[in-house]
Amino acid sequence: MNASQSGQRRRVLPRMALRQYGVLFATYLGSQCFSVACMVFLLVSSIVLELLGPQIIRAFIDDVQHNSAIQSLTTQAIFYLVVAIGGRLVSAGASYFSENVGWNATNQLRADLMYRCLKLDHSFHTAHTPGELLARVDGDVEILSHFFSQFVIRFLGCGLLVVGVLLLMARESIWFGIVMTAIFLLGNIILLYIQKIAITYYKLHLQTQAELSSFWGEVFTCLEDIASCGAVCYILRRYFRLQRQEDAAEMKRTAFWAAFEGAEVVLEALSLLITLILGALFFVQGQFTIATVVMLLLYTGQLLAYIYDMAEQLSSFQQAVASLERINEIYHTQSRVQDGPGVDFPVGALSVSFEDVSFAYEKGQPVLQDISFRLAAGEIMGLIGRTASGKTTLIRLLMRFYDPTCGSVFLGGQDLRQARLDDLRRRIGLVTQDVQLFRGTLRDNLTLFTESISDQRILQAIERLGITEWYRRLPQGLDTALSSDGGGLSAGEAQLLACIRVFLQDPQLIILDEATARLDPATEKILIRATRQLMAGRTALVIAHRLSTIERVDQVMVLAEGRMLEYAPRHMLAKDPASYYYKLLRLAHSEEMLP
Ligand SMILES: Nc1ncnc2c1ncn2[C@@H]1O[C@H](COP(=O)(O)OP(=O)(O)OP(=O)(O)O)[C@@H](O)[C@H]1O
Repeated sequence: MNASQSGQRRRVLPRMALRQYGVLFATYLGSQCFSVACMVFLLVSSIVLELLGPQIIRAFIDDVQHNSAIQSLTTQAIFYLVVAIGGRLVSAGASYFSENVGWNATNQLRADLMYRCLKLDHSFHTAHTPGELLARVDGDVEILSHFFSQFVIRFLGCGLLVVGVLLLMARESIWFGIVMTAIFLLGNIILLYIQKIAITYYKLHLQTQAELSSFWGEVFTCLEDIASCGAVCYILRRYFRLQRQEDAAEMKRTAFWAAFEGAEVVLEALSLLITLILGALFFVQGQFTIATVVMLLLYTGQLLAYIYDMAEQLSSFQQAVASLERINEIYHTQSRVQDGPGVDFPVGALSVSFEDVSFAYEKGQPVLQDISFRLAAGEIMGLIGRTASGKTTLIRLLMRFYDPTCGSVFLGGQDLRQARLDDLRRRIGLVTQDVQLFRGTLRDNLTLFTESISDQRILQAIERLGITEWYRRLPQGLDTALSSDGGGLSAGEAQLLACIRVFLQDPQLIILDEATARLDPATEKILIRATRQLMAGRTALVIAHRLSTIERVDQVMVLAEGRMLEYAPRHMLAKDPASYYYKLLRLAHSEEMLP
């Protein structure tokens, strides 16, 4: 995807209302009142101590000029030392509390976002790529943690200090105060202007870097395909193009940051020069002592340091606002599929029925139309149909990943809209060809990290599924290490693992989605045996392209372009020459015949 395409796809996020900022801050900072109060107290104390430093130095120099006693000078020097060290310690304390507040707030926010993402329906996840969500839950929250912990301390701290310094300067001479305020404002405006341009290039550079990273991500996930298709030259050409883009963006970014730093140096020199000239003028007029000029020079130095810091903090503030707006979108997105009040499902196998169900992902493009059928509790249904006929969509409605556009779906006689989602999904076990594995042991992958499931229960499940022989061949049994990309397991073994997983879940309805599509005959045999055991005593729905997969089912449904062509007991369809199933059975290449 090139930059322009990504730009076109970028959505404009709604601006956050002030009230929404309030809600976020109250939610995540409200619970840390004590830490926030400590942070503010320490912050103000450190500012007072910092402002006190130059005053002590002035008093010290004045006393030296007036030949004060060595004892009083020593006391002042020690006092300065105590104030300087105390200021640092108090400031470190304020930073400690602000870091704590920041991390607590963002960890809580990250957990909440994660939970909301998991609860959002499939349409949200189709519209947002995993990379995008990762960037929000991790990247944006990271930026916010910096904002929570640093912005308050540095920006508000700087703001208070600047006001303090300018007031103390104005106390010496109102004109000096006015001139330094003007320099401060002008310097800030110029630096912010240059920074605004520099940030544009900074973002461009980040974007080119992100494109390069996502390109490497793509390449590393399909190394075998690249080598087998002879696409190495194409990959290199694409890499060089992206790298050139990144270099160009980096050059511009560096040039503008150099301009920014240059402006800082000029501003520094000008401010010190003006302080010296004004100081000299007021000294000649007898308004300032040498000590006062030294003190004002020290304050000017502080003022400059704060200007740079504030400019830096303002840019992180802009980033934080952008992150907050992106996070806010997830925060306030309501799942289209909401929990119902809750129902009492019957015990044992559950019946399934669809009543006049139609569904469309996009308005006006129906994927399922007028589907009505009833599968009795404990029966097995085979679902066949060509690619894109709507089989997976039907399952998604049954799992309530989506709600039908019209009509209703019932499980155990209960309308799915009335059920609580967790309760519903707990009762359905799904085995697909793409089994998701997690980095961990075989045990972790079977129990999904639920420690309350004992090894004994797992081994019983393995025995009940009739796959003990397969299990014995695993090098370290339940401690066999697995990686998230399925390393160490074949596709068939991964499906066996999914069967055990579902068996341990003990659901009342089983869904097998083309579970034996890619297996060698030996593994297929083991898997078929395991799935039969899995389905025993439960209602089951089996999706298959191959008729052998559904040889033993009770009912057969044939789907074509989202419509139900036939639904009847398998033995009846197998005997009816007018049925599609009958014709399919008589054709060697059934796939070509699927309606
Ligand atoms: N998340 C989605 N958003 C929009 N359209 C979708 C989505 N998922 C599937 N579709 C479309 O819905 C139609 C039915 O897809 P579905 O996956 O249900 O078919 P299928 O019969 O399971 O196909 P296959 O056998 O290839 O898995 C297809 O045209 C597909 O492009």
